[in-house]
Amino acid sequence: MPQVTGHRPVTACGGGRRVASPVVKLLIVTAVAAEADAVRRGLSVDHDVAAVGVGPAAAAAGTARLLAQATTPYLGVINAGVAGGLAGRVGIGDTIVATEALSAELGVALPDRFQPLDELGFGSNVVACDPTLTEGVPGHRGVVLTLATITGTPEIAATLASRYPTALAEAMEGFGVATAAAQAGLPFAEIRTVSNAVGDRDVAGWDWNAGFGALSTAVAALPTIGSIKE
Ligand SMILES: O=C(O)c1cccc(C(=O)CC[C@H]2O[C@@H](n3cnc4c(=O)[nH]cnc43)[C@H](O)[C@@H]2O)c1
Repeated sequence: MPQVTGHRPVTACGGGRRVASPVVKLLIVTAVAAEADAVRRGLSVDHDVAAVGVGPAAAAAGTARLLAQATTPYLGVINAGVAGGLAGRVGIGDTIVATEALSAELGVALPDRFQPLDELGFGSNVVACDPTLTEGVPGHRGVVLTLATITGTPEIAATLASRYPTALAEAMEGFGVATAAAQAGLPFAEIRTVSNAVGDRDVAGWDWNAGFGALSTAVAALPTIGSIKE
């Protein structure tokens, strides 16, 4: 698994001469502005934080655009935001540090089962997370599912829970951000905090404050750049 260095010297143009500048930032990508604000409230280090839109397509395109436009290379990319938690595995306000971002929709819906892209021989529906980016962040460790379609019934929630026994939550961007990071050769991590139970359609009852508060607390515990080891 790739690991990131503390201060990697790169050359940059400055006043007509080439100077070495340290690479000191992570790119933290969220879906919506309220998540980006929660991340900024918690951060004590100057990382770049940007909201790129809801869903895996916006997440992948937005992250790829930000990486392509960056004037200084990033050490890694983190997708942060709120999520639906799988009942009985995590609770409202809990923090999840993903071990993998897994697309639960990329594959074939067979009559008797879902066949993931991994089995088809032309790509993967899973990106592994780099634990060095989130070392010391307290929370559950497990798979976070990415879906373009929010789960809207307890039956679908139960199907997902049974299909993915190590999954803890679902959200809509992780696999997209992870794919952009992987294609740029950068390590990736995903941090999610639980605002609702997967399948709960009482959206008025979702606990945004618990989710956003936990998000601020979680990113406050991100390792300092100097301590992200080779
Ligand atoms: O379902 C709705 O009607 C609805 C209304 C307002 C906001 C939402 C969101 O899902 C917020 C978008 C954001 O939050 C993540 N998220 C949070 N809970 C879930 C979930 O149960 N399933 C999937 N995604 C969730 C997601 O990453 C979105 O970017 C919905």
